[in-house]
Amino acid sequence: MTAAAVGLSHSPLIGKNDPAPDVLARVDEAVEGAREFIRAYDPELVVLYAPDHYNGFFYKEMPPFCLATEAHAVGDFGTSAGPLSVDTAAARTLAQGTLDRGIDLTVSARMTVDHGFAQPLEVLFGGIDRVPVVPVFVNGVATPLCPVARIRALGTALGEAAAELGRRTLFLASGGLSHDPPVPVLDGAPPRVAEALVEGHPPTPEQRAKGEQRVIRAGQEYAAGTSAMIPINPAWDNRLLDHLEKGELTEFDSWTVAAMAAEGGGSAHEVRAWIAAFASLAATGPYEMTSRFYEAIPAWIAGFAVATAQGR
Ligand SMILES: O=C(O)CCC(=O)/C=C/C=C(\O)C(=O)O
Ligand SMILES: [Fe+2]
Repeated sequence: MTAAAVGLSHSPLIGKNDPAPDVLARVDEAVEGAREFIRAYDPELVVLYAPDHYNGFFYKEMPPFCLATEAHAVGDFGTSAGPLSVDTAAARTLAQGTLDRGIDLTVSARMTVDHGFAQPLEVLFGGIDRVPVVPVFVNGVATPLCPVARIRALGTALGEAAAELGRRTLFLASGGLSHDPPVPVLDGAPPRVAEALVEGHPPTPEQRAKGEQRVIRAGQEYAAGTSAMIPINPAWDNRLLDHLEKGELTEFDSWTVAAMAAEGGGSAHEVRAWIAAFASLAATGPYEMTSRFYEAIPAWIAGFAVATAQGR
């Protein structure tokens, strides 16, 4: 089997609080490059690693990661709502193969996902139902988080299992690099917010609109330099991309949750999706990073990256 990987940052603020046209043009060029890479590779299956932002997973039960045999998007921040085109048979096979390799994988037969999953499918494939996909939630927001080494182990096991399928498989990662958006935190939350984070009551349209407005305001403050949130950290982001490019994935085993949050912000843990995807690709054989784009985009609250890689 041949395999490939694409990493793509997501942001709920794309199209809502855009940076200057020259920045947008550079992002568009990088994204178009990723689309061309995918068209040329012509994947038969996409394994999509992505986080959730309290739309599908709540503290009532919060697994470190979870593979879906069926999934539905909520349609937040203007992304599509409805079913993802999950390849259920492949998902079940990959789940079993991952469990057989000693990873305590949670499996969902009806996963709820948000823009973290929907946006890369829309941006790269034109919709959430265009390509056979196996969605894999990777917790990148809700502490406590498992050691990064376990995410690498998940990616490795799943990559080995995918190799046995014998299909052209694209491992796709969705996540910002360093960034500190206003995602609620359970510790110290007022009772009403804490209850929502634990129980996961679906927000009313008014509540969702209010939350989305809060994120837009935060993006405006980030861009204006008036935000108290942790700034984007290009040096940290490029260190991560360097390790991915050189295949130095074991380096991540010593990265700690505390240091990642301090250097990259509360949502820097979304890079776990990238680490999982590149570990999956590495499990199929040596690889080469064929393109790499990075730009700090405060208006999107994102250390924004696009990268493509292919097995040699
Ligand atoms: O506060 C809310 O109601 C929603 C917050 C939210 O979903 C923010 C998401 C931000 C990202 O996905 C990101 O920057 O990666
Ligand atoms: Fe996110």
